[in-house]
Amino acid sequence: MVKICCIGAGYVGGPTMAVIAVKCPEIEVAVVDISVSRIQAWNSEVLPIYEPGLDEVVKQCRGKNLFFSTDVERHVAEADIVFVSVNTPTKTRGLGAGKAADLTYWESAARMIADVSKSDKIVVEKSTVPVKTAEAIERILTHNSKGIKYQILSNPEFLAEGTAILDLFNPDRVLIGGRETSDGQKAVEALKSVYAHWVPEDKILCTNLWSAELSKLAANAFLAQRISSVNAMSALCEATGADVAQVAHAVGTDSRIGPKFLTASVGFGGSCFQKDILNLVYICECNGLVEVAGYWKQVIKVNDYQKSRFVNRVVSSMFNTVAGKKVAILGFAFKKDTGDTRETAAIDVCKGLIGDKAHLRIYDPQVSEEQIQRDLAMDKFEWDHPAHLQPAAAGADKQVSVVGDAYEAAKGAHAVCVLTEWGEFKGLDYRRIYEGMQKPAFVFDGRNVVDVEKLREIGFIVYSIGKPLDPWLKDMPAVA
Ligand SMILES: NC(=O)C1=CN([C@@H]2O[C@H](COP(=O)(O)OP(=O)(O)OC[C@H]3O[C@@H](n4cnc5c(N)ncnc54)[C@H](O)[C@@H]3O)[C@@H](O)[C@H]2O)C=CC1
Ligand SMILES: O=C(O)[C@H]1O[C@H](OP(=O)(O)OP(=O)(O)OC[C@H]2O[C@@H](n3ccc(=O)[nH]c3=O)[C@H](O)[C@@H]2O)[C@H](O)[C@@H](O)[C@@H]1O
Repeated sequence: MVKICCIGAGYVGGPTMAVIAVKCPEIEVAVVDISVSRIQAWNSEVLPIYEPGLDEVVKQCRGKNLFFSTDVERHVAEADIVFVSVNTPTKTRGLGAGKAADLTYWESAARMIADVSKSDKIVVEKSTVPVKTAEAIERILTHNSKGIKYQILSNPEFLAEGTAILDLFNPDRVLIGGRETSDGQKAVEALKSVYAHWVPEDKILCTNLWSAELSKLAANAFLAQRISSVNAMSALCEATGADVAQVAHAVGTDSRIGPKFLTASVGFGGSCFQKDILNLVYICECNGLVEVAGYWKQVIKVNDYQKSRFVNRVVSSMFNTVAGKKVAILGFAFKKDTGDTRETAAIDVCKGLIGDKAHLRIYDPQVSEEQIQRDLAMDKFEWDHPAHLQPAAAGADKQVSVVGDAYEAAKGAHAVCVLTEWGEFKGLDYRRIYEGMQKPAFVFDGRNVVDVEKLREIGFIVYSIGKPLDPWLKDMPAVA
């Protein structure tokens, strides 16, 4: 029986390995982690991450050919193929701070593999890493090899949260990069045969190692660049009376451009876009490509601009001060259908409003109060470390309360901000919300989910990203 071990039981390791286990019943899959609480949760009724369809997949194979364990060394030693899906945060100190990837966890995983291995292994980079990481890993493993042979493959993951199971069942492509030697190609074939259980051959792309590593960073940079492009247009739409949804539709019907990923928003979030682009910028700078680095850096700058533009809109619309005012925040996750808050635009928006002394009442259907308070207390990039290495939860911010539904959040509020596109926010009884609010009552929609005309009829002053401005807002430009 082929044995697979995955180091790192996170948003990628957990779902990816569960899908391999369910599609390949003859392969034994162990997912291991240094976080005891995470492994306990994977073995419990309440999984550590919320992802549609994940529970069913895990229940089908857990205890049969899928195991979650903290016995990292044993499972690594027994495996034929070791996936490494650990955190690759942005460095906060030293050389490359604020841009370069911190490979501490990757390196310690590689050293542990070298320490415990007693048989030849294929080591698969599943984490997103800087191009040429495979070479560094190869050196660590071969210098400590005790005669054991390792082949390093790059197999970046393209799943998106909220649709992870669908993406894994039916990927646009699976990418495998390996050494162009006969042993390297044998390893590529071995991994290909795992995916071939359910992925059509023509969707399994095989490249050299560096192309695979760089393609992952490039794909995320291209995706984020589309969002920053449409968000940059949203500012111009507000200034000119154009409607960003109409512009995006007209642009996206050009088959060369395509309709996806053109939804204007309060800014992209998530654990990877910013981190991976910063990493790309750093690699460009290290290679002396200053103009190329500047080009990609701009994607992040526009995203930061979009978030602060939103905060400025809220404050300037409400007589240039939100001090002591109650603001309801609907949605805290970085997108719908996930409880993940990593780099969510909501953090920067809430911090901006708190900075202007607002009192926030936050509701998100999937994010706990503890998580929200932690996020608002944490410094940039601190979140991307294993849970037990993160700073202890600070005391609750007195300007912030977290409540159990949208109506409670909006009760007595001066304004409502929609920051995540949860379906339930479309169907709320906005008349009821209006009646319970202070007047004038404002809605600031960072996701274009509300029916603007209907809300204006009710009496709200409505701001919607990239839409023709409410007369109230016209004389109050929100420039960062
Ligand atoms: N979250 C996403 O949607 C995607 C993430 N990625 C990449 O995948 C990698 C992992 O991301 P996530 O799963 O989101 O991170 P995560 O933080 O959810 O999971 C990483 C896990 O690795 C564990 N870990 C760290 N060092 C370890 C070690 N030495 N031994 C055992 N366990 C260790 C941590 O405790 C943690 O549970 C990152 O490089 C990320 O950029 C790639 C595609 C999608
Ligand atoms: O490397 C990763 O981590 C993953 O990053 C993204 O996936 P994810 O961050 O989970 O979610 P997305 O659907 O890409 O959304 C990212 C952010 O962009 C925002 N977004 C997305 C699309 C859009 O049109 N407009 C927009 O503002 C979302 O609301 C969200 O805040 C990529 O889509 C995945 O392919 C990749 O594997």
